[in-house]
Amino acid sequence: MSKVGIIGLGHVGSDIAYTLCTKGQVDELVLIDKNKEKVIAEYLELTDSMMMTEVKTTILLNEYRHLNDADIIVISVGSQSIDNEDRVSELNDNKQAVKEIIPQVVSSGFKGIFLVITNPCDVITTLVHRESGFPAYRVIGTGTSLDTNRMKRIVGEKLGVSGQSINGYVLGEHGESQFVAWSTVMVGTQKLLDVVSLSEDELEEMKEATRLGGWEIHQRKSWTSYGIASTTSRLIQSILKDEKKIYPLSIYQEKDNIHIGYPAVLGKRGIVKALSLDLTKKEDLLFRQSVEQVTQYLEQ
Ligand SMILES: NC(=O)c1ccc[n+]([C@@H]2O[C@H](COP(=O)([O-])OP(=O)(O)OC[C@H]3O[C@@H](n4cnc5c(N)ncnc54)[C@H](O)[C@@H]3O)[C@@H](O)[C@H]2O)c1
Repeated sequence: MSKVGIIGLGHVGSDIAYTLCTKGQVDELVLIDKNKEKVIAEYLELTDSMMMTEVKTTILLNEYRHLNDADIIVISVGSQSIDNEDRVSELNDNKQAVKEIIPQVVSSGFKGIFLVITNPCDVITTLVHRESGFPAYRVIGTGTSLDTNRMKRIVGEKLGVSGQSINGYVLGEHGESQFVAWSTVMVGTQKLLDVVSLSEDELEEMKEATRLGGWEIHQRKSWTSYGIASTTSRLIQSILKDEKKIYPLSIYQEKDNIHIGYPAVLGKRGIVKALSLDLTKKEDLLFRQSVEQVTQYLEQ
């Protein structure tokens, strides 16, 4: 029996709900949003769509008490104030949302895993961790997982190889200070930097295309949701099925007392362990700068 809650049923939350229902990934889904009409609308749409699916999901609506025995809660609330390419513009509204939501979740008796999408993702994940008092391994942000998928697509397109055969990580903040750790990027089983001769300019161009990937979509349709919905669906599967796959996620860095994007093994427990990457000096420095950036936002 698997149960997932989604708090925040806007573009992102509703696409995740649809993905989970069409794939039959969960037995029960709890949908919560402060916009009650939206929750009813999504419930009706999802139940209509399930008339044509082989798999059935039971949907429960808008009461925090239903989260009591959930395995995972996805936090995808948003402030609809994303009017520029900086995800931090949502910070104040979403900080407030965390203060409203998390005590209600904790009071429900929830003992599962928080999966945070809400931006600025690393800051909000850190705040969910602090507000909930949960152990760090049970508070996870989607972090740079989507950025990493974008990087794989972009590198794959450049090389004429499927992005699914590219491995490696975008690290740091899911935001402006993120960077591609080129030393980790592999084409099949070979290091990208060993097999292809790429200039600094070409690497910088791909890094920028990755960083601005969400904005490219956002400025054309005002939101992004499919990429994060399929990423979240994969992460949920990794937790529910205890797959122990490795993803770059917003995870707790004890040294800095914040959550930020770094690869980790994901399973039923939540974060099983973080990897220990052998980064270059330049990458280490970029990571430190990103940590400082997130810390600064937290102090605002
Ligand atoms: N981490 C990522 O990779 C990634 C990718 C895409 C979007 N996002 C972020 O996901 C969030 C959601 O995006 P969206 O496009 O779905 O936004 P949206 O504005 O369409 O939806 C947000 C929903 O949250 C609800 N909400 C707000 N405060 C709430 C509260 N206190 N309690 C319950 N519900 C509340 C709103 O009513 C609304 O339905 C944003 O912060 C966005 O920046 C993150």
